[in-house]
Amino acid sequence: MLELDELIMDFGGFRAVNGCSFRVEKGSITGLIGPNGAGKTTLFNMIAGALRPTSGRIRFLGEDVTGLASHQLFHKGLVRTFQIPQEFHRLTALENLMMVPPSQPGERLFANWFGWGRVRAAEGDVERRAYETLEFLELTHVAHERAGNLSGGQKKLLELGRTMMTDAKLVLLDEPAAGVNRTLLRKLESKIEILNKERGYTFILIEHDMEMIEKLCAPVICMAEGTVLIEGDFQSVRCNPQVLEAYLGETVGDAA
Ligand SMILES: Nc1ncnc2c1ncn2[C@@H]1O[C@H](COP(=O)(O)OP(=O)(O)OP(=O)(O)O)[C@@H](O)[C@H]1O
Repeated sequence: MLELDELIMDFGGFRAVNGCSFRVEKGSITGLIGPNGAGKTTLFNMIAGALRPTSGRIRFLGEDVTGLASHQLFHKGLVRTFQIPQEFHRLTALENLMMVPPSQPGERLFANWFGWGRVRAAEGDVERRAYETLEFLELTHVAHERAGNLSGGQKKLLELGRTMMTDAKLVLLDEPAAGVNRTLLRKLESKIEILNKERGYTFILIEHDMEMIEKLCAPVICMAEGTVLIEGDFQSVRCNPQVLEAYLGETVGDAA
């Protein structure tokens, strides 16, 4: 589904990503781990079109998408969520979902041709889909609550919900577990699993929470100093001496 070929990202004289290559298979939940500063977010920014790589190629569904902007990738089904949820604070949870633009650029144009009756019907469809999404995420009780008042975990679920309002094929999740309490974390994990297994979403997940990585991800890719150290199943990555050295015995060592 996604192929990265020798991606490099320089910030001035500093090389944050240094020749990164890997493939993401359709239907997988690929975990991207690595110590702070390894280059994971920078890599996400390149894949999602927020940063143009200094060099290297990105192919998505067989098409060279290197350097395409985020909105162009969004319309192709590549969607990214953020470490810090980017909800509209003053809008309700429901409105936040309804704000997500349609996946296909033609949809709006067609809606205009249909006339007002059809536009209203289309809006009704969006509202129905938003309610279904809230129900799936077990957030119906906060549908009319301002998003700014939701808990950290509810905001993460809402962020996931916004990807469900599109016809996303590949979803990039940036630290979904950060700031989420244990109960909501289990819920978030189960929703990601259902979206993957039953609805066919492919995920790449940056995460420092090794429990979540172990539970959800195969394969796991470990980055350090801007490059891929190792790729494999969680156990083999966890026990790899280079990985343990990269973490200096912190997170992965503790999880092991
Ligand atoms: N816009 C930028 N300008 C200069 N340096 C940057 C920029 N963005 C990131 N970096 C540097 O690139 C390196 C990789 O950062 P990045 O945020 O990609 O790492 P990360 O693996 O996501 O870390 P973390 O797990 O802490 O989020 C870091 O040394 C960071 O300081």
